[in-house]
Amino acid sequence: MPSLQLLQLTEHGRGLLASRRKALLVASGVIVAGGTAAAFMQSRNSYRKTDLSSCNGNNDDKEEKGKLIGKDSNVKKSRQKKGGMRSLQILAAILSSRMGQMGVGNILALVAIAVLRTTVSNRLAKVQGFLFRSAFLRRVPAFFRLILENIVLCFLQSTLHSTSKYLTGSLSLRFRKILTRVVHDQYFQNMVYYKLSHVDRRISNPEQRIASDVPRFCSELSDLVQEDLVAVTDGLLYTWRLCSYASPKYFLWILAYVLGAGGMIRKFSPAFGKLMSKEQQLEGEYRQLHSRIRTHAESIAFYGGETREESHIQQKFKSLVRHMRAVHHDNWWFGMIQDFLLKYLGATVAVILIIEPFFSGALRPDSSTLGRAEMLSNLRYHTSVIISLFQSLGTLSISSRRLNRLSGYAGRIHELMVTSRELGASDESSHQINGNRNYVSQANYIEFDGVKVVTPTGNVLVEDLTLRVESGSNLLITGPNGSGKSSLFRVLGGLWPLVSGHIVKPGIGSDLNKEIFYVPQRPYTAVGTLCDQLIYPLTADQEVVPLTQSEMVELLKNVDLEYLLDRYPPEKEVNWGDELSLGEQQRLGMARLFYHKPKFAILDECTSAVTTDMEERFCSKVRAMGTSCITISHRPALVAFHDLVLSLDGEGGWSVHSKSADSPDFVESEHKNNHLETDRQSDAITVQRAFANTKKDSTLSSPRSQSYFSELIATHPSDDNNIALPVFPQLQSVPRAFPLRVASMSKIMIPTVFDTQGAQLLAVAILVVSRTWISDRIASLNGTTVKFVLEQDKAAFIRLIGVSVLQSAASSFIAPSLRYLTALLALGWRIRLTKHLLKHYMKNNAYYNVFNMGCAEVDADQRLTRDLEKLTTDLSGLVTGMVKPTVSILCLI
Ligand SMILES: Nc1ncnc2c1ncn2[C@@H]1O[C@H](COP(=O)(O)OP(=O)(O)OP(=O)(O)O)[C@@H](O)[C@H]1O
Repeated sequence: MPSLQLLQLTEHGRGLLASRRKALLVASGVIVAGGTAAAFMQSRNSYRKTDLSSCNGNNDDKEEKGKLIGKDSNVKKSRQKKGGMRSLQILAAILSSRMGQMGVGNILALVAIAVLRTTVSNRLAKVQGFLFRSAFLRRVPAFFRLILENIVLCFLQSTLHSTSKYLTGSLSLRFRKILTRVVHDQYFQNMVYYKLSHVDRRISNPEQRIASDVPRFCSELSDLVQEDLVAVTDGLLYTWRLCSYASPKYFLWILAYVLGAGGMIRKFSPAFGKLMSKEQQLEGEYRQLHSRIRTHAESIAFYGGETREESHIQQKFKSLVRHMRAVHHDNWWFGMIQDFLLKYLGATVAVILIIEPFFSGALRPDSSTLGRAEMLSNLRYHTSVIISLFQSLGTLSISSRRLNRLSGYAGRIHELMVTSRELGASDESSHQINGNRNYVSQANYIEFDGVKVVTPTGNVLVEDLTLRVESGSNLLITGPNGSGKSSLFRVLGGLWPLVSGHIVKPGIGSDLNKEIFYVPQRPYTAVGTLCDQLIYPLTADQEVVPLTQSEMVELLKNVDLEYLLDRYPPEKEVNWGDELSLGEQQRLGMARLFYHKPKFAILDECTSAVTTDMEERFCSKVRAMGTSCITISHRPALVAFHDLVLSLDGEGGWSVHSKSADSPDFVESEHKNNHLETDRQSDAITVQRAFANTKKDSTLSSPRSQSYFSELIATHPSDDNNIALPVFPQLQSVPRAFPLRVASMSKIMIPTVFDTQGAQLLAVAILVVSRTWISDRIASLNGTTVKFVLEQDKAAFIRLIGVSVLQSAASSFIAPSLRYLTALLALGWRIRLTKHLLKHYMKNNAYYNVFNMGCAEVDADQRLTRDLEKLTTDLSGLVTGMVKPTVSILCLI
């Protein structure tokens, strides 16, 4: 055995190495034990602190609460776990029932690939064993033939690997399509999207659950399916192989070890599902604040509210960072336990199982050259079998932890589905139950019969309202701010539940918009062409008779907006909400009404931002069209266009005046809450009197009969004197050169070498040096092991196993610590970049300019949140990934 003899050291060298090794092993043992304990304690403390502060800001009764939390947490934890797992089962059932033939085909293809991968890797291990044998026996032709086979198998393996990745990606996409469709169906049914955020409020940020939790859940689930399939096929094939050439006891030992270790891991495992769910919630709230800034940029800029907004965003970001730190800590100490039990101690147990049959089992080598060559070949193959079995059973045993993590996402998605279903169903039931006191029925008119309007928070706005609006008559609703004028229609439209009374209206359900068309005070403009605005909510495909160019001109002329046709080409898609003034948007809303020609139109102060002239023209045109108006307005001039006036007093009381009555005292019907006149009621009476007076002197109220200006003082200069103004300055969005961008980003991320991130990078380098040293020791141990097998030196082999256990412990400290430092590095960079960008983003109205000066396509909120998170995670992974080989190469040199 010349090659093994070369490994022998001198007596002195061996002694020196042995004493050094002992010292290093003791030191690493102390570091590991201390590190694990410190990480565990720190993590517990920080987690408890976070929990307490989220329960109550007061720290005085911390101890008492700690005890309480200790008692309750176990019950709560297991309840949450069960709830999450139940949600996971339900989502899995939905996915399997809806995936169809293509989905089944996808999974079958993954099974086939898993079987092929296992077969190829089994053959590869065999071929590599044969390679050792032919090299040992110096059989050159066989060696080259085996090298060729090895190359072909490696190529096959990489092809199968990427095919498997592709199929996993497709499966994830299929899962996403199914779940998104299911969630969307419920979300868009019966105005659930409105009720979730305005009425129910159990679910914050449903959009985060749909757009972020669903894809993450699907991607992790498909990865789990793929990895578990490979683990099962590996487990089955290698168990069969092992039992065919050695005793089944080896398999039983592995199984017992993995089950025991898996059980211990489960015992220690933090509630990852709950942690993940909270992380998603905090991330959603943080993103929500950024999109609010985008939506309300102009108002914030006019108020100069950036400091207030920035501090709010910083606060949310801080709570997200605090939670992420706690999660990283938990991952750290738990990673040490998991890595030690499954990876490193597992590897030591594997070494015993690999070598044992070569000492006493069926694979014991004989002393001939051929026997030794056979032993090398068998050792390579047997090593591969045992390692693969450990890996596959290990993967299966930690599946529960991964399922626990998945259950966090599943819980959030399922909660959204259940709440949506509940909110959607509650609407349907109120339509059907005719025996109940509160129900909705269909007729050609609108009637409220004993209807009570109650806000989602339980405030009664209108008591016992009884009122009928026939088709062809017009109703004006008035009353102080917040008296419930709009809320009346929230109940009529089914946005708020009907708690008591009976409503009759035309077109229940899907036909509602055809019969009753609501024009809100805050106009809504969809992204699209000008034509899309007019036909909204219909799409071009849904139009029975497509809108012609001349009809479009006519509609726009009705509201004096025909100049928009010159400004915007017909096919141009515009974000109208950003480009039109409030009055223009309101007029677009009016034009929409002329397009739809509904039976009833609810005009909810929809003319508040247009001129009184326009308002009056609009009202008379709507009447001429044959549409009955129900108008909410504070403008007395509009009374001329209505037959009935409903006045709300803001205290639950109401009264109805008919047009035929000259006197304001003529009350057709009324309901008063109490006899004492409150401020709001006297406010309501003042408004009523104004309306009554207007009825008497309606000619006086006409703006056309009054002259606002008695004397002309100045007018605009004539066209000849007009000087051409420069074009409005547009922001330059041309990016700087890539190296310059990288340089300025590095300056923000690592301003000095001696800061936290610099220290973290140094710690990464130290850990990588230790890891390289340990890997080197393990490699040398493996060589020595082969020597002991060939010498059949059992005692030396057992000593070696002891050393291996300690080295494993050190490794199980280093690997999770590296992962932890990488995560901390990413978090630190994210904090730095966020702070830096926010400082500039919230200064000099940059958050407004970015959307309104030619950079509307720059989705700054997305870039500040999701993109920054991805960038820093990838970057820290890349940096530690680069440090690792660099340090390893330096160590080797
Ligand atoms: N989603 C909601 N949850 C709880 N309370 C609400 C909700 N929406 C409205 N309210 C409350 O209901 C009351 C009536 O609101 P509503 O919009 O009907 O007023 P209004 O009479 O139309 O007022 P204005 O003249 O100012 O438009 C207000 O006090 C408001 O705060």
